[in-house]
Amino acid sequence: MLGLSRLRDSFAYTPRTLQLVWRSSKAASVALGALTLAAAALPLGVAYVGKAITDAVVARDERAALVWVSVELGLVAALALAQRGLSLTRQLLGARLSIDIHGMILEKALSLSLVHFEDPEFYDQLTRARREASSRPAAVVTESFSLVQNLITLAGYAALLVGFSALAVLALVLAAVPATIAEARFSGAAFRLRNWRSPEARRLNYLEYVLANDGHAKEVKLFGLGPTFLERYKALAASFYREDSALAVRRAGWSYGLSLLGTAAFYGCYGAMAAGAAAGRLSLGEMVLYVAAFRQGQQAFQAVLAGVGGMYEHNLYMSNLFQYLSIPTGEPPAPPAGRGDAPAPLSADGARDRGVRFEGVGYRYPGQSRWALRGIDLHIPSGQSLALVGHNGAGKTTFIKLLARLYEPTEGRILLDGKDLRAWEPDALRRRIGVVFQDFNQYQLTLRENVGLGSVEHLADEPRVARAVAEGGADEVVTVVPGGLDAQLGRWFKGGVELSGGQWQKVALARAFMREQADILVLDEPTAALDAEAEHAVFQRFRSLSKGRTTIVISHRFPTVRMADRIVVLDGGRIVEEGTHDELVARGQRYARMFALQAEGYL
Ligand SMILES: Nc1ncnc2c1ncn2[C@@H]1O[C@H](COP(=O)(O)OP(=O)(O)OP(=O)(O)O)[C@@H](O)[C@H]1O
Repeated sequence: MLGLSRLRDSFAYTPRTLQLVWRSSKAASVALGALTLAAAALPLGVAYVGKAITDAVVARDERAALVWVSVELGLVAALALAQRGLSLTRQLLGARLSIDIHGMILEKALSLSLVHFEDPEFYDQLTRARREASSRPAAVVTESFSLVQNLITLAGYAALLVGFSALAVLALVLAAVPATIAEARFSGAAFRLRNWRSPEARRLNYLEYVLANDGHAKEVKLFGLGPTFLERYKALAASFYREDSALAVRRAGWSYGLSLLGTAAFYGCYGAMAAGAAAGRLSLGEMVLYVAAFRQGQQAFQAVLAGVGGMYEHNLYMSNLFQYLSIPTGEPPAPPAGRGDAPAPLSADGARDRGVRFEGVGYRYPGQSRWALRGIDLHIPSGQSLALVGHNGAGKTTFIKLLARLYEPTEGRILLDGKDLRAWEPDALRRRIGVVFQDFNQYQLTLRENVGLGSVEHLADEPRVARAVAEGGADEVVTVVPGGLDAQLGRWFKGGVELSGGQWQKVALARAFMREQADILVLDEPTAALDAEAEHAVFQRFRSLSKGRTTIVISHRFPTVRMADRIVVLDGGRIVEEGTHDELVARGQRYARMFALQAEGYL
């Protein structure tokens, strides 16, 4: 049974959706309302005029017949205009809404933290929201307005039909109910099917991406992965097809079977009307009117019930969008007092506590039982250069991500200039820290933009871009690339120039140097593609340019590491040693062993 709760669910998100629509375009919303009313009322007029024409013909009143025919012509023309207008308004409103909602989805994505992006469930939610929600709001609008339109038309036909028999109205209503219930059930099933398999749908997208994307093409070809991935893609797509087609076939079968009920009801009433007219109980015009009223009333009623079913389906999809939009952003709470760039408070010893301080910091990735970092107590005084070393997976990148506030510590706290990172105003904090990660971005933009994006507000500041290029060691790239700073980089767009790995790294370093006001610079192995000599040169320049700034460098190369004022060795998420290169070598423990191995050429 299409119970009341199902009916209520069908409209649960309608008010919010209509609000979205209203905000998108008030003029189009009003036009839609007005045209809907016109499109609802005009068919009733046409049906009534049909009766008047028949009666005029039967009465052999030639003039009246011609007048009524021209009235009908006017009404039909007006109806066509209203319907065209409706479809145009829907189309324009749909396009507008799609842009606005995509914008909202992306804005929301920007406000979420890195943890969300690393969470597969979030991805499913994002995929679901993006997949259909941008077209659904337009459908909700269309559907709700058509519902109103059909209800008005239906009420009009029912009022006409009561003149013949109240039983006919009842037959009209009852015959359409089973088909509608079936329809609503099938749309619910289709929705659940899609939601349930959204992780699989993401896998399908992923396989498609790997097979048809420039970044993967090399390995896919060399390892001969194409047929394997294609096979998996086809198998997954085939299983989707099987599920979808089974549902579609069942849906079609039930719809046809149940629609026969409506046909039977119509012919039953048609028979009664024809008999009535033959026996002289109805005029010919009345018979024409009632038959039209029943047939079109039946269509309007089916449309109303299908509309309710449709609304149910759209609302299920809209719930995806609203759920996604209501994910808590994970942005920091407002600073408790003062602004984030306020001077540092006095520390216990009375000096201003300049620099970075980790106090009992631990971090566990969501859903993981193992701590990626634990018990980190460390003070990095302002202006110090620090190197982080440790085996793969020791927790070095996690340390940097915590410092950059990409994650919140699971326990403990991190202070910058004596103030908890959570109390810093995000923009002020961002201005203080410049980071180049090992997997930095290669923007498919111009070389100038690739550098300038390091400080977006200075994108057009030529001298600053030139300084950053020189400091990052990217001047060589500017000279060799045709078009220099204006060259389009990457292969995605026409005329793009692809850089070598090392050249991209120089561009990424230059980008970091755009942050002239940042006093904490972090390099997380961004030089892995450079040869040892080039890396050494980069770090020497980096050090001399970073005088007075706090620098944190992650590297597996000891000539680079030993340049730092202080070295911290991480192992299994804990600090196991710290000191200068000479101190650590003299201690003869883990660092010394790693150093000796590399010196012998084993590491
Ligand atoms: N997004 C993540 N989700 C879950 N676990 C993660 C995530 N990123 C890293 N880890 C885990 O946290 C631990 C520390 O990783 P981290 O990337 O900090 O190591 P690292 O020292 O930088 O390693 P490498 O030298 O290989 O870059 C590892 O065990 C890793 O498996």
